[in-house]
Amino acid sequence: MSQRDRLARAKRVVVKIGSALLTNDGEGLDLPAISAWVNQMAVLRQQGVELILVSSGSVAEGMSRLGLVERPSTLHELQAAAAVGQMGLVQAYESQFMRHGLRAAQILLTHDDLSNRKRYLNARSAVKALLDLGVVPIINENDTVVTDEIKFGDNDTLGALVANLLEADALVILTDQEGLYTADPRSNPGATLIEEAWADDPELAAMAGDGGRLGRGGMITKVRAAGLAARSGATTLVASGRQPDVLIRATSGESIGTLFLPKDTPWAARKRWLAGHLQTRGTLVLDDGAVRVLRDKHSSLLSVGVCRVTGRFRRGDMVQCVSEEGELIAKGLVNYDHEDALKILGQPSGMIESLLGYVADPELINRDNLVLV
Ligand SMILES: Nc1ncnc2c1ncn2[C@@H]1O[C@H](COP(=O)(O)OP(=O)(O)O)[C@@H](O)[C@H]1O
Ligand SMILES: N[C@@H](CCC(=O)OP(=O)(O)O)C(=O)O
Repeated sequence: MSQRDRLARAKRVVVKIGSALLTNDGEGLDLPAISAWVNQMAVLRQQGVELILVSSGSVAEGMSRLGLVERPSTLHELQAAAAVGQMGLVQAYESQFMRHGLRAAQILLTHDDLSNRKRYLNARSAVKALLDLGVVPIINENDTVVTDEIKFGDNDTLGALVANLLEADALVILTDQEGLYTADPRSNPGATLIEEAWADDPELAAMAGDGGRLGRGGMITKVRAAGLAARSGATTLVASGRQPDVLIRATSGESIGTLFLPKDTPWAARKRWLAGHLQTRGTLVLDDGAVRVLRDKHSSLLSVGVCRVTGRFRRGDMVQCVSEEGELIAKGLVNYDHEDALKILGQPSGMIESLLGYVADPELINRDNLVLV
């Protein structure tokens, strides 16, 4: 099997589009280009591929709208430009997706949203809900509230973390070069394109340089993003967004751009990640029926199957699940904190709303967040 088939088989794909491409070299958004990428994404949606778009361009579009020639140097000016530009960015995407009868949603994230476990679960559930509704989430960094310490800084990293968040099969990074070259082709005309590499190959970083006038990260952040995405089993493609039908061709298995290969599948990587959460904050005691469905059917854990709760934990913490005899069955990220878990234990999911006044999730632990031991 060709490694390119990984993209052809991908069911959930994060597409990242960088500033260098989107903004027509500083002359505002390249609307015909946006229209062409959205056409391709609409074809992929029709083929049943779930798509998440990570798009840069707010600062560059804000600069154009405000008549700024130089990228602002102070944080608050950058934030102002991003706030102005984000309007144009999402309007452009929304109107293009609407031509295909597709809905889009705007999500602005900070580093904190993905490193805090409660917010991580919230972000994950919200994006998954959008995907279930057939909506295309359009994600950018929440530039208005970030400080230097909590900045992703470049959207390549954000794209990789979103691929981690959702265990995407693939991350496709579209940029203004054909892929990763042996050296920056802007200053090394003899550089050659790397077609395929292991995402964790330490030699790649030495080839990759920084970015152009509008983008921030350059190729080095794309190489790092590929390494990060591989941790949750995603394959990364870096390719030129100027190639006609690049998304369709790449997901048909055509050899285009640079492919960065992971060593794990998304499923195996997630289970390993979960298993690595050594510290558990509490214990759920399961009845025999719940033990059986977890083991035999790999089902989610519902509150109805839990007979006791011990420990103090918050939503998103790792807890252990044991049988009534005290045998360790599984570990997982719990959807309710211990006070609420106590109120709903032994109760069917349909009762959660009347008992708590809200429903965070219908399960106590979702099967994706559960690892059998
Ligand atoms: N080894 C390399 N191969 C390809 N491009 C490179 C390399 N090193 C540095 N670059 C530069 O990275 C730039 C793309 O990064 P960037 O400007 O941040 O774009 P984007 O906004 O799409 O993220 C290219 O224009 C290219 O000049
Ligand atoms: N979030 C900001 C900056 C992100 C950015 O420029 O990233 P990139 O184009 O990937 O190097 C924006 O949308 O302009």
